[in-house]
Parts: sequence; structure tokens; C-alpha cells
Amino acid sequence: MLTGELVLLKTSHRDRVKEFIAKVSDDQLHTNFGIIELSSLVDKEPGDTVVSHMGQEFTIQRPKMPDFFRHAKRTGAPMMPKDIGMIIAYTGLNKNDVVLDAGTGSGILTMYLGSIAKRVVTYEVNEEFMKVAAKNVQSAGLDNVELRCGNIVDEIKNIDEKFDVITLDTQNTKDVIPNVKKVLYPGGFIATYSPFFEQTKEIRDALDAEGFDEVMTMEFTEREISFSSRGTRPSTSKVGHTGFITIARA
Ligand SMILES: C[S@@+](CC[C@H](N)C(=O)[O-])C[C@H]1O[C@@H](n2cnc3c(N)ncnc32)[C@H](O)[C@@H]1O
Repeated sequence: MLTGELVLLKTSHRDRVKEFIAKVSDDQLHTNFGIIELSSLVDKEPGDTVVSHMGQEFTIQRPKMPDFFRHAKRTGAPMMPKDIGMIIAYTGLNKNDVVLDAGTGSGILTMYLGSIAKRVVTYEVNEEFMKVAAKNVQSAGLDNVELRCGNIVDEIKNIDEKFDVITLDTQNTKDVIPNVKKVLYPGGFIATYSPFFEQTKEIRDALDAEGFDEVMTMEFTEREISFSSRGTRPSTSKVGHTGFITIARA
């Protein structure tokens, strides 16, 4: 591992996995299982181990987005991986894309977008939420995400840049849509997330009024399969409804 690189350190305690994310540096990581000198991670590889001053062994891995999803601080309901995955798949998000995103919330969707896209500009109306999101983004080591505080309904009118993809997870998305084509490249995608049918219908009407193409609204279901000595079946304790995703093209 290189100085400045993020690491995921995993250890086992009473048959449970405990994990920590840290940066390779001259600092120390203090855990309930002892202190780790983070400089000792230099030149180690994923899969190698490091031992704390109390003799506890930690396995080294490179943290991935699902790790940041679990470790991020939450200010509200984050978008779930199933919905994030579908937004990425249906917009074809790639490393050349510049993304406009709102509202940032805890920054979970923003971080996934930032891990793929060239650059992400994200707006959050609540300053306290934005500060938490900024810490999450920084903890994930992303330097291509620009966080702006403001109401996207008003702010979008002053943006003089064009984007490849626009993602909206806001309460008043229908009021943003009349100004979206001004900042979205022809052929670019907008993806909206809305928990209720009523809100989703308003979004559809607004997209139709602005002449968007290829409009489709979907709900994605996720069923984990549980395996036990009694048998194999879909888990009975997993997430139900989250929200509707509407995708459209300028
Ligand atoms: C459900 S949360 C977004 C969660 C986020 N997508 C994530 O994955 O963490 C909605 C956020 O949008 C913000 N918001 C609502 N309306 C907004 C607007 N018009 N402009 C900017 N932010 C807005 C809220 O303050 C809230 O933090």
C-alpha cells in the first residue's frame, strides 16, 4: 500500500468481523483491539496482515464502495444500492461523464457516481447535511466531487455548464425539470428518484411537457436468498418498497 492510500482493516472478535477504514500515514489508528501504526502498512499488499500493539491481527484490504456505504454517516434515508445500480446501468454512466446531482443528502449516491464519473457537482439545500456529506466524500478519497449548498430549483437557473447525466433525489423534482434541458447535453440522461406514486406522476408530466424522449419509470425489487438447514428461500426480512426510478433522455 502507498502513503495516502485508504485501507480496510478487518479483524475477528467473538466470531464477528470488526472493520476500520484508515489512511496509510504516519498516524496511529486506535481501536478497541489495540493501536496500529499506519506507517507499517507501507509496502503491504491486500491480503497481508498487520498486528496491533495488543497482538490482535488485522487483514488488509482495499475499501470499495459497499464499505463506504456501510461506514458513511447518515443524515437521512440514503439511496439503496439496488436503485443506485439501476441508475448507473440505465444512464450508462462512464468515466468521461460529468454529472449534476441533487439533493446530496448523506452523499451515498454522490459517492457511487464520483467513483465512476469524471466529475460530479452536487447540490444540498441543508448546510448541516452538506457538511456531513462532504466528510463522507472525503473519507472515500474522492477529489472529483464538488459540493454546493443551495436549492437546485433556483440554482439550476444560474448554472452555465452542461452535463452528461443529471440525478435528482429531491422533494420538488417537478420544479427542477423545466430548466434541465438547458444544462443537459442532447442525448444525455436524467434519472429521478421518488418514493410516492403521486410525486412520480408529477415528474412524468413535467418530463412530457419538456419533450424528453425514452421516458420510463421502474421499481426494482431485491430479494436476498436465505440458506439454512430448514431449506432455501427468499429472505423474509428484507427491504420492501424504496422508490421509483424515472429515466429520460434529452
Ligand atoms: C432522500 S435525501 C437524498 C439521499 C441521497 N441521494 C443519498 O443517497 O444519500 C434528499 C435530500 O435532498 C435535499 N433536498 C431536498 N430538496 C432539495 C432541493 N430543492 N435542492 C437541494 N437539495 C434538496 C434534502 O435536504 C435531503 O438531504
